[in-house]
Amino acid sequence: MFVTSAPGKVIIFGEHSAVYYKPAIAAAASSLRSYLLIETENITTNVLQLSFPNLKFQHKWSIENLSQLTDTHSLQSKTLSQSLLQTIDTALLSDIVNPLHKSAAQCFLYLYLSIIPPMHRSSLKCTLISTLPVGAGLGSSASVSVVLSQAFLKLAQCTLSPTLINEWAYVGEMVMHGKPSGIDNTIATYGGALQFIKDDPQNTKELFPKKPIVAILTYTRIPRSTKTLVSNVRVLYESMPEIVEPILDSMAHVALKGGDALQEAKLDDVLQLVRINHGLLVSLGVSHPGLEIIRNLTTELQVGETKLTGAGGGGCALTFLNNSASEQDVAQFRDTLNQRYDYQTFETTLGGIGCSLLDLNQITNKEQISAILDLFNSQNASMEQIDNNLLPGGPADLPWKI
Ligand SMILES: Nc1ncnc2c1ncn2[C@@H]1O[C@H](COP(=O)(O)OP(=O)(O)O)[C@@H](O)[C@H]1O
Ligand SMILES: C[C@@](O)(CCOP(=O)(O)O)CC(=O)O
Ligand SMILES: [Mg+2]
Repeated sequence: MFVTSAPGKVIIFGEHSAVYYKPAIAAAASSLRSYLLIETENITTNVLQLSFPNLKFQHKWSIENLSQLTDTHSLQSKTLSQSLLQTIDTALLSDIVNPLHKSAAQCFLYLYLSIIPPMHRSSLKCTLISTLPVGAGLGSSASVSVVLSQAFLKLAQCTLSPTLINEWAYVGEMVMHGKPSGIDNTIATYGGALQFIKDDPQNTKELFPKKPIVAILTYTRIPRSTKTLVSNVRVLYESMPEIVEPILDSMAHVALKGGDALQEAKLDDVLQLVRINHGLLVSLGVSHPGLEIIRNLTTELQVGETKLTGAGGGGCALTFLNNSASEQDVAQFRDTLNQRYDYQTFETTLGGIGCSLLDLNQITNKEQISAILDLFNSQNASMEQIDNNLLPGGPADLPWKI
């Protein structure tokens, strides 16, 4: 039995422009994570079981059926095979109608069938719990792709390396989104803070901010689809390239300057650039009145600057506080968002631990193991319970391998 874990991410500068090969800055939201429990013993034989309690979704497939369907596996091929995707859809997922269930199961089966060769396919139960809001712009899909890739590579007896995990997680992201930039899976794998350029590892580099980056994340609970928003921007780009290209170039300058400002802890510059980046995103049509509420309240209470983060259209906003924001101001800001609008706010330190692995056989304390298993078996474990019992570097002090 083992658990894999990976964080969500916050794009600080350059969402959407990242898809067009422009530099972007992102950091791990390392306390908001997905955790995948892998059980291979004392479970139903010759069955692959999936349990995603956050989505209230469970499913089972006979391993024999799966192997008949795809008797060859494509461990070498880290590109998206439309024919495998089609086979999965028609033969294994035709009974699933909920779109969230469908995309999660597609990603799960695609990675399972591609990574684990038939000789290593035996009875398996996979249970995934997460403290990340689903579909909110904090990279839950990438975090899920990373924990699945890491676990399946281990079951396939591959030597685990961050490069390999990240490559497969990108395939998982392609299953969910088509052609993403790859920034989310890269952060979920490596953790920390990065300046990222799509398909350009030479110019993707780690950032070392002088001061820890503390920010407030606000989840509007407004659902949206990354895939749709990215494709709306594509349509705009293709219809007015002479206008959209300079906006994307401007976002690239914002990201490069913003990365430097974060490293040098130049808060005034960071705040200006957050405001500019949000304005550019508004011009691309990816904001939402519910996000503007947060931005307007930040201005009204003069606590700092806010931008949308992730694909926008709902989901989450990121707020950096200015030095003059008092504790009362910040409390008023958060209380108003929580109480008047039913938004959820988190104070988060950005950066920290990327993907990690916990071998439950190494834990000798039986009570600790049963507390961990209870979290996966419960349908509604709270964020606090998960953090207390599982968070890498958290109070339970577990032997996570990074
Ligand atoms: N806790 C979870 N359990 C199972 N699947 C999840 C979970 N969280 C996210 N997902 C998958 O990720 C998808 C959301 O991804 P996406 O729209 O890109 O939003 P995000 O900004 O959170 O990455 C969901 O439809 C689901 O397939
Ligand atoms: C809009 C985009 O820049 C980020 C999307 O992030 P999320 O799925 O909303 O967490 C797309 C991408 O980088 O592939
Ligand atoms: Mg995503």
